[in-house]
Amino acid sequence: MGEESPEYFVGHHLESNAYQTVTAIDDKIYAIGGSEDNSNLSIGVKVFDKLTGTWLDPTVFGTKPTLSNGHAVVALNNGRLLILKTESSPDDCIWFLEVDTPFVKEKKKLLGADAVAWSKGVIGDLPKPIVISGPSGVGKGTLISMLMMEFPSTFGFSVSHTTRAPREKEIIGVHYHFAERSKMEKDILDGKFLEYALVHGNLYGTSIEAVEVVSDDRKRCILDIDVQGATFVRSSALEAVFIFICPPSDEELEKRLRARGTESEDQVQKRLRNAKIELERGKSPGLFDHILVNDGLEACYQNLKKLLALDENNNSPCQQLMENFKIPISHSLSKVDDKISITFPSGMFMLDVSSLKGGAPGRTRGLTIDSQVTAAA
Ligand SMILES: Nc1ncnc2c1ncn2[C@@H]1O[C@H](COP(=O)(O)OP(=O)(O)OP(=O)(O)O)[C@@H](O)[C@H]1O
Ligand SMILES: Nc1nc2c(ncn2[C@@H]2O[C@H](COP(=O)(O)O)[C@@H](O)[C@H]2O)c(=O)[nH]1
Repeated sequence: MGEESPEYFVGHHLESNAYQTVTAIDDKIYAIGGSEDNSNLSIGVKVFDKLTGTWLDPTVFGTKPTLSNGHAVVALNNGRLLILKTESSPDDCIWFLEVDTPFVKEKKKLLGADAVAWSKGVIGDLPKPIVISGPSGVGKGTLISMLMMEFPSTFGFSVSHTTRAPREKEIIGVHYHFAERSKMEKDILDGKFLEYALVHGNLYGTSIEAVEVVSDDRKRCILDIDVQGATFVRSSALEAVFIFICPPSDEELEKRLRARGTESEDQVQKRLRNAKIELERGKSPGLFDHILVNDGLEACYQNLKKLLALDENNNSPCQQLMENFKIPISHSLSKVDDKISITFPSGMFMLDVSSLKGGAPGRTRGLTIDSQVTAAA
């Protein structure tokens, strides 16, 4: 291990518990492959510190990639390693291991120990997720249901976790994942949540998985979260459109909350008190991109659709190439600046990593396939 490792190294068939690739960045060597915890479920990571001559067992954040029968690694110059899994499906072959990105640096600082984070790579740019906030009873859920009903294949709802009790008509896994407080607190500590907040006396949070599941379906993700959550997401790597829904008046908000009939009198009072704070915070400069008043429901819905259509950005040309993207075991790699060519007997792919966006704890987007030659020379 004392010698300088190559910038990238193409791995070979998996041998149980063996690390497949070693990649050096500065004073560290990253051994990637084998299985995490001998579980044979996900790719493992070990770090060798050249300065101390010791192996480190880093805390690993993010959803880990499942094992494949080989992979290649390319060190990028922004604290990430690009991992290309061979013989994997198009939506599972591109991964990033973040070793020194701002997210990982923050985690290392908090832990006082080594950390890395996985992030799945996504070709192209899905339209940005939509964060919808506003006081309880203003009509967020009603507007979101209307969108999902009219455009079922365009939008997907991020199903939050909450420690509050289910309401009569709420379905587990559809409206919320109802959780034990201790379990949810542990998952938060384990880095499984994009954001969380104490809202009206209960814990609510968006798991990274909730957002990823929607992205996996190539749908635009809608998050219904309170203003504290929106503030957190605004400062995270997740680029989103932030919409705040206001009631036409305090009296109308109270009327709607009572008419819904889902809350005890204590809860109604608490939610109305919190509404005042949320309405104040909702107007903080730079937090929300759009503010909509939900007076007439139909008019508000039409306005919501109009502003969502404005920033729609679907179907880049490389989406079709993505459907054929598969890396055979036998291939060669080369990297020139931000372009990585993957050549194999029947053709080649050229990946462009110059415009990466997002990253751990969510997906890494903005990767494009520049060209594809299908005929072998
Ligand atoms: N424009 C509107 N005019 C009258 N009633 C409305 C309007 N929009 C929604 N409502 C009604 O107001 C009640 C509260 O709406 P909804 O449950 O969608 O609010 P919410 O913002 O999602 O609340 P929470 O944050 O507590 O989940 C519902 O009974 C809904 O039918
Ligand atoms: N920060 C978060 N807030 C959330 C999340 N899911 C829902 N919420 C907000 O909670 C209140 C109350 O919801 P209710 O269903 O109990 O009426 C509402 O303002 C939601 O926007 C979340 O994951 N994170």
